[in-house]
Amino acid sequence: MRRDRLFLATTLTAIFTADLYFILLPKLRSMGRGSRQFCLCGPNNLTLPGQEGLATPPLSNWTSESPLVGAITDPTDGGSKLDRLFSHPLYNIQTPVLGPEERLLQAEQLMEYYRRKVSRWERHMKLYSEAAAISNITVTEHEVTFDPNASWLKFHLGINRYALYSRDDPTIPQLLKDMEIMTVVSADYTQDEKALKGSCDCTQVVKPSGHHLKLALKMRNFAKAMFKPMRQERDDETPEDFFYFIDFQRHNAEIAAFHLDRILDFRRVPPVAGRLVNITREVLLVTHNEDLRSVFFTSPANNTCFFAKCLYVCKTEYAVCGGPDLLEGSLSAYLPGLSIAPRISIPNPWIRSYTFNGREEWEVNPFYCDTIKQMYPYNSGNRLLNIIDMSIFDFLIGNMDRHHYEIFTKFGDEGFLLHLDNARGFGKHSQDELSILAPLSQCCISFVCRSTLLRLQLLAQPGFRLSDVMRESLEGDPLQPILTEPHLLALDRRLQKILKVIQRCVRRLGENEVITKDFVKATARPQTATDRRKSR
Ligand SMILES: Nc1ncnc2c1ncn2[C@@H]1O[C@H](COP(=O)(O)OP(=O)(O)OP(=O)(O)O)[C@@H](O)[C@H]1O
Ligand SMILES: [Mn+2]
Repeated sequence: MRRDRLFLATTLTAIFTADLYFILLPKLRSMGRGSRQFCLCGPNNLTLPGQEGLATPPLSNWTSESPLVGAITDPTDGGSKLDRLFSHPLYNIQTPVLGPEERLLQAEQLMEYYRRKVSRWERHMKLYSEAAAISNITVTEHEVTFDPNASWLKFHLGINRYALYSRDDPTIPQLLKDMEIMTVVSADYTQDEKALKGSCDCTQVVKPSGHHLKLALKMRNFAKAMFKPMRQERDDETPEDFFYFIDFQRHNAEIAAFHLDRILDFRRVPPVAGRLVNITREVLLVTHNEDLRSVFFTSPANNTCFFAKCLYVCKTEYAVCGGPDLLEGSLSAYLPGLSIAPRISIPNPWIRSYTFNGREEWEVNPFYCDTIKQMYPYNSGNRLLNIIDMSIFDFLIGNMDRHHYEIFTKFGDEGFLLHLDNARGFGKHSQDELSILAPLSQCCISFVCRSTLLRLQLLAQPGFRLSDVMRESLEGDPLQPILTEPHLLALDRRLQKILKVIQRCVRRLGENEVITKDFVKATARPQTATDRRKSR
């Protein structure tokens, strides 16, 4: 009997201590710090188009299907769910009119840069053709064109301090279409990869990297795209014994990540389109790089193949092969060059250990977020909110490889984070890696953007179901189907898990502690898809 009591007392003490350490203490700490700094999830003074109660919806009593975000939820109402989603008031929040300083580039500056590129290319081609003729090298020469209305130029001009593009910018669908068909005039290794091998113009590199097969393709009108070839079938799952850092890069993950980022309304992933690339005609025969030419070979089955000449996986058994020349790949539109739009690469505070046994501090310290919150640049502004948005995005795609993030230096600490390199997403549909959500779950005493939360809730409703709008969006890609059904359905399941984490935070600490308000007033009726089509 005595022993029973002793056991009960010990158990209760253990529970109380855990509660004190993990729940009460963090709460007291946050209260002790007094008034929380007011952070914005993006632009100040965002305006939500009018719909009664939308600007300040009640956050209590919310479930996966709560009518929090308006009553436009009829799932039987046929038609395009994606159109309906993009017509929803939450997707029509107006950003303030942009001043010149809020744009990444000015038109004259970009045109001048473009003109210089074209004349440098023409000089280079003249010298190269002479040299190639002497050495008996066959290169296909294509005429290049100077097109001041090219979609890639418009994309670059549209980049501003809030996002890479605006919601209904017709340039983006046009750029996607162009990337599918534009003539490739040259192919080369990317600059980060050249930097790793010690041969580059290092002013053009944010960070030496790249242990994977990827190439920079230049198009006839000087658009540039990063090509990542297909390495894996759609229904292959990453084997259980693979560490995330030796996992393949998946071209379809790059494509799907762009679509998801747009659906979440972050707009921090550059446009990505799928394309069947003829690796003989569009890579081997147009490259001017001897090194790249030397990694091509013909397989016993008579297919054209090439392999990565890199630090680790350099053997021919890791090659990719066309059938016999055609190979699927993702084309990610290049951002403006670093000489006109410098970026910096910053280690993710929730970086993982890239060793077999290593543990990072965030994995062992439940108060890690408290430390981060006091550190520059996470101690003010919207940086931490952006990190939390990024963790939500990465959890949905299952990406554990977010070691760094990049920002444009021009926008300083208030700039948005670029979500580049999503190729390690969508590896396992059957596993939800909750540790990716650590920034959200560990910082929940702090913030999640109200606009992010409302969009997530909207996408959990049947009328806008995330898997349905993703399926529809991805149908527009020439390599469709991009994701298998289990991967699409995993998005819905993961969304529920994110909402549960936020809900737990709200229950524990109250809405005001958890959710940052980032829009304030309502305006006129939201534009519908039909209105938008008319105004084009
Ligand atoms: N669309 C783009 N436009 C311009 N630069 C890009 C683009 N996508 C990627 N980059 C640059 O190329 C670098 C390498 O790209 P990415 O991370 O996709 O390749 P990686 O081989 O996975 O590299 P790592 O090994 O560092 O993860 C990025 O860090 C970024 O600076
Ligand atoms: Mn990578």
